[in-house]
Amino acid sequence: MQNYITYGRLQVAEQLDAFINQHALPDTGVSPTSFWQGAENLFATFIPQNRALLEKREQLQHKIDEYHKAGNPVSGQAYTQFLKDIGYLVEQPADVNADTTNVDAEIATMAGPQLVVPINNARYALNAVNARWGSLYDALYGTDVISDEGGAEATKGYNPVRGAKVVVKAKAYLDEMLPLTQGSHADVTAYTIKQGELSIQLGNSEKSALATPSQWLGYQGDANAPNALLFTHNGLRFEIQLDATHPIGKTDPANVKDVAIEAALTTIMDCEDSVAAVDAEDKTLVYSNWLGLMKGTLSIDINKGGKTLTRAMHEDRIYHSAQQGQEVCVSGRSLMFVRNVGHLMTNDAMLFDGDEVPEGIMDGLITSLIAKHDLLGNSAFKNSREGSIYIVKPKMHGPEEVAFSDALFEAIEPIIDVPKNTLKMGIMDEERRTSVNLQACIAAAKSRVVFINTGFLDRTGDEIHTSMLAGAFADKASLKAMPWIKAYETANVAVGLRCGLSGRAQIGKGMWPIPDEMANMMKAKIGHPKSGANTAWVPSPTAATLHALHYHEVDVFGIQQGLDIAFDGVSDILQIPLLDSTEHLTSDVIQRELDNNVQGILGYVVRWVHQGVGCSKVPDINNVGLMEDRATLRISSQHIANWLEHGIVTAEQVKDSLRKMAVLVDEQNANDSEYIPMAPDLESSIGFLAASDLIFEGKTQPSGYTEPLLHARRREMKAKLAN
Ligand SMILES: CC(=O)SCCNC(=O)CCNC(=O)[C@H](O)C(C)(C)COP(=O)(O)OP(=O)(O)OC[C@H]1O[C@@H](n2cnc3c(N)ncnc32)[C@H](O)[C@@H]1OP(=O)(O)O
Ligand SMILES: O=CC(=O)O
Ligand SMILES: [Mg+2]
Repeated sequence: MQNYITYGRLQVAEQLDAFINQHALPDTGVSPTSFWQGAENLFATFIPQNRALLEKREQLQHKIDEYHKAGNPVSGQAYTQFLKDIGYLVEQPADVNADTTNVDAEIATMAGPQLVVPINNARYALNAVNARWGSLYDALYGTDVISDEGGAEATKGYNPVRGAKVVVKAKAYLDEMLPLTQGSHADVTAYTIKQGELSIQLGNSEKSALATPSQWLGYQGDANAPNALLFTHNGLRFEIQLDATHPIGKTDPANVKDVAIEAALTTIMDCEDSVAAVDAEDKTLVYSNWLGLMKGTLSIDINKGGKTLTRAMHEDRIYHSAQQGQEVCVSGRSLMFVRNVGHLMTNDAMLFDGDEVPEGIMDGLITSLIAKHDLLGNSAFKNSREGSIYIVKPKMHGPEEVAFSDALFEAIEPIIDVPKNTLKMGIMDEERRTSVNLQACIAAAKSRVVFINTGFLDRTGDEIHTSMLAGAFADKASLKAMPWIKAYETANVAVGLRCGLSGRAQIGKGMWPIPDEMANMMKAKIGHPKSGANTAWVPSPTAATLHALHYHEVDVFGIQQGLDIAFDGVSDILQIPLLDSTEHLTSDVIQRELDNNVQGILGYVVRWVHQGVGCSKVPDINNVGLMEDRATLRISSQHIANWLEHGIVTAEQVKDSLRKMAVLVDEQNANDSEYIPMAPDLESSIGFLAASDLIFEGKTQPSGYTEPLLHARRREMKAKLAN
């Protein structure tokens, strides 16, 4: 039984109330009385608007369903006109100029990776904030970017053959990032500082030099024997680290022990699709980790390799200047955004007039309040040096919903007593109604927008759900190769550029969802900077370190100059990726697609519902570990729902697949001591039932979202575990 503290029409769960009053509010300059009064007014104003927006989603979906049921054209002029008539496609305002101010350089003028991390996992969240810098040697050694060939397998201890390959590759990267007038970094026998100048000695006793001397920014240690040399390239910094006593350094001709590179420029601390937070207890953990990050106090003892270490936030990196001037200071931490939840869900951590409050309003208020600690300098570290609070708003459908968030932020600012437009907004372009109206969406938050990001995973789920009744969709792999997605990705960059985001905000690309396939990532993800995006999502610090290399290879801001910013693409975006009616899917292909989807759903959902894990690496049918979160779940569940709707698969077939895959998923988790198996009594496994619901009730879920069913089943599970 949840106890609440009452503030007028607002009730706050005891645990959350204690957290806010005792930990979040003190030292913010906001009195509890004015805060709770402001909160009550905020909910009174915004709850009705929030409900009306959700109602509009349903009305539009209903009209679209009726249109398809009547057998109307699924493409072309008639379809486009229909979308205009119902207000799905709106007139785009001309000449939108974003005018956001006080944006940190990591967002506005730099180009590099963006890491995403579940905020309720303190161990990972700390790792993420520290992923601003990564070891290139470790990232290469630990991944398949270095092949096993020639005896270079990753063995239990250090494998010198693999190590040698790492050094060769890293030095080849250095040759690109830091060209020499002659020779290669592989030939260097000494990097020294002589009379304030960088001196580079080659093995053949010749000297070399930097082709662009201004790349050298500074050094650490004694000028006579520096232990780190700092350089810059394409706006990113990196260090050559020197140590003659280090096991690697002492075997290197120039005593190079590593190359440290600036990696995750920004990190999204995620309260949304990678976390399972269903009640006051969970939300309090989410908010208290955010508070720890904003106050710089978050730390955790971890056990690694049999040793207990304390993980805490890293200091800035300070260097002697190469110009003999002031010292050079580079942030040691990734600049943090916080991703709030969207407009859909409610949560009983607070009640208003006795009803659960919209979770997005609660997140907006509390995460902003907490971030005020950063603005006031209540931390040993600085997040935003420009005095901004960066909030990612996911899953907004069209400009009205963006305008709602903009108004919400404007109403939160006086409650926490910060200037107007302190709260910045990252707009996820991940719902179809946002993609086709993106210019109007940016206009609706033009003084706050700090990014637009193509969240192609949710976007794919919405693609399927919106046109559920238009016909059967292509299989998942084919969906990614059809015209709509390319047009969506290209248009997002073009719209961002013509709305003036370059130099002011990020134009971002989506997640690499195969965390262990780094060699493939290195081939594929260079496409993101090449498309003109100055950031793209990565799932781990290692991926951030490797993806950073792409921004050394590609000068994003140069690319942006040459792009066709008039590109519109809406007619292609509106091409629904249906199965070609002439295409015949064999029963094997169908079964494989079904089993693969079911395996992913079960593998993810059972850990979500039984253990409260919001993001997991789940093996697919080929045993490739895929990052699964609520957005990938949305795709898989909507895809099966669509195939059920159009008779590609039968309910019995789906049930068979669920039963078969449940056994496999249990086996895959056999080594996890916390895991609660689904078999043998599947019908009483709450996780199994959640997975079935997501498929069989997928058609009627709002926008195909998975949250309502997941939350309900997780709460059921928590109640069961508590008894
Ligand atoms: C559609 C969307 O919304 S995408 C956005 C949501 N997705 C995400 O946020 C993905 C975040 N990534 C993750 O949660 C994880 O990387 C997973 C679940 C995919 C894989 O996790 P695991 O199986 O535990 O990874 P693995 O065993 O390879 O690596 C674990 C190590 O990497 C670190 N790590 C992995 N991912 C991250 C991350 N995102 N941030 C920081 N550190 C991370 C862990 O801290 C751990 O290191 P440690 O032992 O020093 O603490
Ligand atoms: O949030 C990201 C997505 O792809 O969805
Ligand atoms: Mg998403």
